[in-house]
Amino acid sequence: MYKYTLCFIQRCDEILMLNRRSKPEMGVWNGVGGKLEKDERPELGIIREIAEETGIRLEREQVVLAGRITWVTPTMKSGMYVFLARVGDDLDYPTPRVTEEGILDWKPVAWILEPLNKGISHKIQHFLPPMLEGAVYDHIYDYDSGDNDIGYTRLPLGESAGGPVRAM
Ligand SMILES: Nc1nc2c([nH]c(=O)n2[C@H]2C[C@H](O)[C@@H](COP(=O)(O)OP(=O)(O)OP(=O)(O)O)O2)c(=O)[nH]1
Repeated sequence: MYKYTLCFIQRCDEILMLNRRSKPEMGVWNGVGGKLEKDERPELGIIREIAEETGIRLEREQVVLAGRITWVTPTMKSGMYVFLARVGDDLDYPTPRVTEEGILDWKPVAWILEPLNKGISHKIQHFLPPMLEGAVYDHIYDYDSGDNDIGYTRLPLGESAGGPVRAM
């Protein structure tokens, strides 16, 4: 059900963003990531995707699970694991750079979260702030058959008790 991964690679107050040249999420800035291979563990899948899409080779301990995004429609449930990777400011990775996937560029966190910014992937401005504060949730977005937002719930990841926390 959770077939995708997404990672925000943070260097000081900037995040390495990808403007994808193909669907899904074409033409908007998003983290890097991709589809998990069969039986691949999410932490290994995201390290592979980061290497493929950016050339940056990260260690397991640099990549931290920051939550999960779940999309629920009347006919399907799907989602992605979201990771944060904090890298040192000594990481020499000049941008912008054009790759097969699109354009990579370091973007200030403040720019990403700027309320009027329309160039950012859907929902990032909603789920990224708690992640940056270290709050690890399953963020569950509900859609109706016409793809309209109809609800949001978040559950602490890894906690079985407590029930859903309504947060919007
Ligand atoms: N499928 C899907 N992916 C999404 C959505 N929102 C979002 O941020 N993503 C992310 C998850 C992945 O990082 C990326 C899509 O992954 P993909 O597997 O289709 O693209 P890819 O070409 O990088 O994959 P791959 O062939 O390299 O494995 O976009 C969405 O609504 N649907």
